[in-house]
Amino acid sequence: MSWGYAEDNGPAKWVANFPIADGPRQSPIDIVPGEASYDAGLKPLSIKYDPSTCLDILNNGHSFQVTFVDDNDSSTLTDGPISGTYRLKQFHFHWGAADDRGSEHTVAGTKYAAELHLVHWNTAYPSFGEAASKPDGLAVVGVFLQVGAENASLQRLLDAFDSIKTKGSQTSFANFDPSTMLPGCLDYWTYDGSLTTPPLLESVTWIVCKEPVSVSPEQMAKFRSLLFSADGEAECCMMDNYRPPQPLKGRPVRASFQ
Ligand SMILES: COc1ccc([C@H]2OC(=S)NC2=O)c(OC)c1
Ligand SMILES: [Zn+2]
Repeated sequence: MSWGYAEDNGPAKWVANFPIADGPRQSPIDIVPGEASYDAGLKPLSIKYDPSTCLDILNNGHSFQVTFVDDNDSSTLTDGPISGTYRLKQFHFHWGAADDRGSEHTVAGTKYAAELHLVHWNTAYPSFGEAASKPDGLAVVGVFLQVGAENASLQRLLDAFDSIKTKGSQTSFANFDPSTMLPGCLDYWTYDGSLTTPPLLESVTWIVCKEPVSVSPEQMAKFRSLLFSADGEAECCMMDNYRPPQPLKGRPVRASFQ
């Protein structure tokens, strides 16, 4: 039985095969703004994405992801809380079965309808795979999706869903600029954490944007039309693919804003 989000293989069960699930720097967390400390030394994020590095869109059975060419520094994240250059590898989302839940990070207990993860790896290491096992190997920018107005920049993703309905399906996807999904204000919280699905590696510098972006209820319904299941298997709608907040274990959470 491989890991998933159901009763019998979901987040509460992951520790059996991935003991790091109970580790010292697990993600996501509940971010309590009043307990985050403003750090004037934190730089603004420097995000430069080249739409021509966009490669394909894939249903990986846990989420859908858009993958980028990462053999050069065309799409990078620099500054913010990190040092050096991190390359964009992919982005994906987590969402709920209903609009009242779905994000992985929460803000003073508030759950958003979905959360975007833009995944970058430290070019101090030779590849994403190598970087994923290093304490400073990855940097993930998290953006909350709040139900409200339709989000035009998401529509192109949703329009590709008919081609990636089932686990393992993928299709080419070109010239998409992920920066169109970022909020206007790039104020952020940052802390040391992990991947939020197995292998739960403790290699992520988290950068969670304070400002959410919008998504319409109809767009959320489209997210839920994807399937966890593969072609020919009993259909299982892709929803509630989020890990709940994990113990902070004394970690500092810093804010880039006052
Ligand atoms: C092998 O590559 C992976 C594996 C797991 C994750 C999970 O960790 C976070 S964060 N979101 C996830 O779904 C991943 O995302 C970067 C990439
Ligand atoms: Zn994720």
